[in-house]
Amino acid sequence: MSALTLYDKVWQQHVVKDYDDGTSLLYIDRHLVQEVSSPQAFAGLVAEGRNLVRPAAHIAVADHAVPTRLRHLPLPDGLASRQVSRLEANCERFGIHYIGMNDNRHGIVHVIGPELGFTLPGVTLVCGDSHTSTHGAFGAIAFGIGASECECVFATQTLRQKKQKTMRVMLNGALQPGVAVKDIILALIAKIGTNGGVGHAIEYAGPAIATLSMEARMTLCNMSIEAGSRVGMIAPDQITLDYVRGRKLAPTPDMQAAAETHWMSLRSDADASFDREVELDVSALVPHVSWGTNPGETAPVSDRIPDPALETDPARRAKMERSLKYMALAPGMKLDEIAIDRVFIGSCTNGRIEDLRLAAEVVEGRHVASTVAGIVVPGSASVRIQAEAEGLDKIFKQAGFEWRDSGCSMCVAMNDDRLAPGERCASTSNRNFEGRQGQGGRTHLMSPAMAAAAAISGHLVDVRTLGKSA
Ligand SMILES: CC(C)[C@H](C(=O)O)[C@@H](O)C(=O)O
Ligand code: SF4
Repeated sequence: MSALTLYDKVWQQHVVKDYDDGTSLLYIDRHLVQEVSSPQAFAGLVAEGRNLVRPAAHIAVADHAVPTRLRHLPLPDGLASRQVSRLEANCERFGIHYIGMNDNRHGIVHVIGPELGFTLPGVTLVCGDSHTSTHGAFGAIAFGIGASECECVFATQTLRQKKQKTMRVMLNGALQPGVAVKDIILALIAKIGTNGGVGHAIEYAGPAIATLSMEARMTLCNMSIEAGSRVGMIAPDQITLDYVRGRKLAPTPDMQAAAETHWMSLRSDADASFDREVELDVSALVPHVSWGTNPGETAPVSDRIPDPALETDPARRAKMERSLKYMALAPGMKLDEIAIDRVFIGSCTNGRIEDLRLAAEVVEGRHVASTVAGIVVPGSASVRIQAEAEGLDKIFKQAGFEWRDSGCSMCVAMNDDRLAPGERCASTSNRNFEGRQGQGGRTHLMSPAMAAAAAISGHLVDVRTLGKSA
């Protein structure tokens, strides 16, 4: 038998049937459901008089539309409130486990799946949400799907899919202090482009991976979709097993040894070949920030805004010009002199406990600049509770940040937290297209430590040069 990649192995273990046209019917183990992408799928079930084949394979939570403060009050009437109540009603009707916004297990789908042990190595996991690639950090095949596919999973627990090509991103070296995994993924997207991963399932491998926590691995896999790849995976190792063990929905002690033996077999064979190989030495990386309107328009914070006139490809040049116009930036400007108005620390990319610890470390004993308003939004209630137990909330509040309840918040303009037109934000989220954080809003993507440093300085800055607090 020929050598297999991690993706091949998990794929093969889930194929129900291969078709002549090159597609396969895949068994889907798990499905996360949120309020934005599910209404149409539920409506389809109702219209066809169908039911769920395996209700326990789905967990639902409202994360995009929920407010992140004053949650004890009824939601004001409007789209957000309708989305949340519709999800509740649909879950009730179809017998799906629903986690309410005031529940201690609430949070962004991609944060709570792993926390609950719902996300496990070697499973197939889907959600009507593009950042489902996050869960690949566990060695799962996890990808975002559309509403009609959600309906299909509800009704059949399968999906007809075309197998992706494979791409290995070899991460060599080790990160320097002050440089984060977010800088790896931003630098990678700057290198391969936002279409660089299209049609490919990425496997992140190499010595740098072994040093990364599960939280950091999730940040990496989360942004695979920003490189165009629906799937990002990392082979399970001891760090994975330690993270999963004991979680609420993880295998019970009597099944644990068998599960762990299986999970540890999920790795690419030494002689497996990939359709594409990319290499990045992370030792040489410095903190990055985005300057444009896609995550590939990113540069080291010590750089200057690039000059479109020097770009030889006309399409790229036009895109850069448009980005700079929207962002109100000029070629040659120093990135670390760009003043900001808002800071958002949160999202399914960087709203986990480690992210908040890294940001708090920068913030401790300092104060947010008088020109800046900052919010810290834990990715889940469990992250919030843990952070509060560690006193991180106090550090943020004393520094002048607002401390919020869990949700997608200012990552996406689908709730009350959004930028006003013209406002510029240092954000730990994953998307920076026009209007993403609010109509006319301008987003600079960066790591939690970098966003914290920007909040303190009032402008983009290399966190490593911030100096010691007074
Ligand atoms: C609203 C949702 C379907 C969307 C996604 O697919 O990713 C959102 O989460 C996003 O990050 O843009
Ligand atoms: S936090 Fe942002 S990227 Fe993640 S699911 Fe919510 S809106 Fe999408």
